[in-house]
Amino acid sequence: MATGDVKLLGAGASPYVNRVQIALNIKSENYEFLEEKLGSKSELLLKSNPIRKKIPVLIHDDKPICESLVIVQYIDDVWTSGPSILPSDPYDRAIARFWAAYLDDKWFPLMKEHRMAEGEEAKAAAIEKLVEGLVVLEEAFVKCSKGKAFFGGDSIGFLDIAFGSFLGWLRVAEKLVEMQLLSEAKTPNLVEWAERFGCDDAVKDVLPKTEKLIEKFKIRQAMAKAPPSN
Ligand SMILES: N[C@@H](CCC(=O)N[C@@H](CS)C(=O)NCC(=O)O)C(=O)O
Repeated sequence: MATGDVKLLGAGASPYVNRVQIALNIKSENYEFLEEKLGSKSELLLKSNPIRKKIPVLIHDDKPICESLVIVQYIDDVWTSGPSILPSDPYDRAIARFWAAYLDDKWFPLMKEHRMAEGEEAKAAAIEKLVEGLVVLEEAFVKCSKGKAFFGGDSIGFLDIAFGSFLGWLRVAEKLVEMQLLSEAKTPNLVEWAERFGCDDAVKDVLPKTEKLIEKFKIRQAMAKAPPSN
């Protein structure tokens, strides 16, 4: 069992940071949360993640680890006495990693595409792509969960964390477009999975409330529109 000093550089509204928080909760590991302020980067962050300068960064006994999915895998490798996060079967592990990469590289960027889209037609096209992606993920859920509650089986695993961390921002998108993106009609299994995921002990105090995220979203939009100060 790992011990030592564990610090997490992050911000509560970041889905990538939420992944690490959930993984540490699954392992019942205590840690110090060092909040990064929106729009500025601390010296510690710049020193710990000089290549990407992004949160989250996990600092374990003064050693920084960057990139949320890398960190989650590190946590699973190091805190072996808690429940496993990655599947034990090598094929299932590969499949979980494949879908996690799909989420980060293909699906979540559609959220930004929708935000940046100009005009009703472009926005509607972006929403259609988001929903198509969710239908693909519904099929992945059916295959990966093998009839169980989570992608990871009976309990939350790697893919649950990778996808579930985006649920807060998905709810924000639903509010903004006034339509359900996860729906009984197209993604019935994901609707139930999202409910279960949000209620899990490792998750329920981590996932930010939709109203709070909408506030953050509005602040970011205002900052993006503000003229640069000198
Ligand atoms: N691929 C990275 C993405 C991390 C990321 O985009 N973090 C955002 C916060 S949600 C960030 O630090 N943004 C500041 C910046 O881009 O300068 C991961 O999985 O950790």
